[in-house]
Amino acid sequence: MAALDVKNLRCSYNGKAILDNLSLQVDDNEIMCLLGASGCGKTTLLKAIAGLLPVTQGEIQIHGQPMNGHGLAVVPERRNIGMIFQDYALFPHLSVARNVAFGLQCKESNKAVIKRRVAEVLALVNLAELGERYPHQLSGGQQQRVAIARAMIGKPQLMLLDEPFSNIDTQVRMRLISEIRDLLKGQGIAAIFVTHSKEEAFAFSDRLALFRSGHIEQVGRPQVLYQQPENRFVADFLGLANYVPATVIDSQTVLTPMGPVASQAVLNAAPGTTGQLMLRPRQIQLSLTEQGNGCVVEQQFLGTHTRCVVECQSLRLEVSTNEPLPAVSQVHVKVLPHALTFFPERQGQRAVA
Ligand SMILES: Nc1ncnc2c1ncn2[C@@H]1O[C@H](COP(=O)(O)OP(=O)(O)OP(=O)(O)O)[C@@H](O)[C@H]1O
Repeated sequence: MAALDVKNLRCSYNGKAILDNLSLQVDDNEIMCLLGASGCGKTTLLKAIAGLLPVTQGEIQIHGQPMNGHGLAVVPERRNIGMIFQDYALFPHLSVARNVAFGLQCKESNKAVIKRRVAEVLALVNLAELGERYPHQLSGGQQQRVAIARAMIGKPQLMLLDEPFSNIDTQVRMRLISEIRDLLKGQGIAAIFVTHSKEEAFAFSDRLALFRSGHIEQVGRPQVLYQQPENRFVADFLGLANYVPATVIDSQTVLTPMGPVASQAVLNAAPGTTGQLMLRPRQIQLSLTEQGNGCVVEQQFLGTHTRCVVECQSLRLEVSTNEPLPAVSQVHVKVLPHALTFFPERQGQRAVA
């Protein structure tokens, strides 16, 4: 059974539709990321799922239970949802332990049970020793862990996280992302996570839904969206891409100004179709040779990789290399073997089987 099933959802503010006919499924124990530019409706969807915003049209089911429709509107506290926000939303005058206990107080009155459960969840988020501290005595990462413990104490079926890592120092962000991911997976909790950072989305999610003006452009595994985007909006949102003019020669080959390029998967475009071949900077390989078909005209050393700009025939290509190359190098430009992403002319749609 899906942890969340949203069907044909419509949500409006002052009569203006923000989400229109939006559908999304999240599987059991799955982490889904809602990624998109500011104002595209990600938080609006979270609020509708949490029951904080009325739904104009459509259905929301959590673990098979309808939350709305036919006069039904399940209140937020009965949806068995945990929520985590960007600003942690901790009570400054309560200790860590009492902040965490707050998440259980409306469900449980037995003080011994609450105390035991607080200790359990604080241990889960590695804060067992800090229960007596106050929020201002903690780092941003520790405060976010308290917020997570508070959200988890009621054993939610679904966790909603709204930009939970935005205020966390970049040095600790990736570590916290991986810790929280392990925690959710370990506890078997499905989660929906909102961000506008593609790096966070890639690192945290099992699948991601890329939003654009209130609808979803594409949903799938991060690697699939990055390597096989369905259109240029998705391709460009997720990272730098080169577009090379190309004509389909046969079911697995296109002809480009660099010569024929073979695909590891069948192209879904007929021979003779013209369009653009999308190449990520890492899908191009450069080898130094005086007889090369390209010339490196610009380079930037960026630590983990070097950004090279290569002129090849009429093309200007962005390429990532592990090491810097000698200045003004002559290189052979080769497309690394992969399933090509080809956008036929006009449609702007991907044509990979
Ligand atoms: N209470 C409100 N009343 C009227 N319009 C609103 C309200 N809240 C949000 N909006 C509008 O709804 C649209 C979607 O907002 P939403 O907060 O869902 O975007 P978002 O994708 O989460 O953006 P961000 O990444 O900046 O948080 C925006 O145009 C916003 O201005």
